Amino acid sequence: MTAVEQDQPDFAIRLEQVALGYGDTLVQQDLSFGIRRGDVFIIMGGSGCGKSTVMRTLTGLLAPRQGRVLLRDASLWELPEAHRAPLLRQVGVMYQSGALWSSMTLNENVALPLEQYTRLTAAQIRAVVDYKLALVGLAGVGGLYPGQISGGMRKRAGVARAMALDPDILFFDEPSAGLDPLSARRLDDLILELCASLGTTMVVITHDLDSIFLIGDDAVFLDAETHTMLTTGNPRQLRDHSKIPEVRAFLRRGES
Ligand SMILES: Nc1ncnc2c1ncn2[C@@H]1O[C@H](COP(=O)(O)OP(=O)(O)OP(=O)(O)O)[C@@H](O)[C@H]1O
Repeated sequence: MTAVEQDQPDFAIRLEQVALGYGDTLVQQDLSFGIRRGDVFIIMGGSGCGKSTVMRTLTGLLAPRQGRVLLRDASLWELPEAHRAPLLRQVGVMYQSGALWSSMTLNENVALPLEQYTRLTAAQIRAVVDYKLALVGLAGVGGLYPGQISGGMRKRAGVARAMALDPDILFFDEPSAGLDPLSARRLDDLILELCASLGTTMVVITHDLDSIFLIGDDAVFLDAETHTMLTTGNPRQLRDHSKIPEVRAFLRRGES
């Protein structure tokens, strides 16, 4: 390997000149950044700037208007559907609510993607489900229904389900929304543990500054006014050194 190659960061996802929107509404444009493999990467910015919209495009739900999204060096939206679907199985998503089926036990919820997308036997699926629930600190409670457990436990179960197929990349949409501070902190710790132990790349949408500074290795800041990214970088360094007023105000809770 040459010195030049060694210097290239190892990106799990790259965006090249991406523009996004709905109908006549432009949400974001000129998005060019990379998410390094094994990082916890934060998508941040004020309400309505387009964080969830970016996540939709990176997880295969919304085609960009322009530009390329490279996932494992494959151009996600230029692939035929038959090739895009298997690539997207490398991507797990944990939605705000945990998105669990209320009529199914936690075991059944985590088993669902394994039944759908693998050829594992029932016994093998049971073993994987037990392992995933243990990973998120829910060993022994797989027989309960989502309605029987706390909000924090539901989110953990959502993480277990998102991880069922061993994704390379895991997305979290506002993971701490609706949680008390202690449960939110436990979820942050879980994200860090899973990232460190499994090497999974974590992409997290959040407004929560404590969480951003605790878990974020790298970040992009999206702006609603200009409809583009203002900067990228480590959130603590951006807080302390960014020269961009909007970024400083956001990361310093309005103080300049
Ligand atoms: N399905 C949709 N159709 C049309 N416009 C939409 C749709 N979803 C979102 N928008 C608009 O796109 C813009 C960006 O929304 P998005 O939810 O991506 O922002 P966000 O940064 O995630 O917001 P928040 O922090 O409030 O959750 C907003 O103006 C929103 O009203």
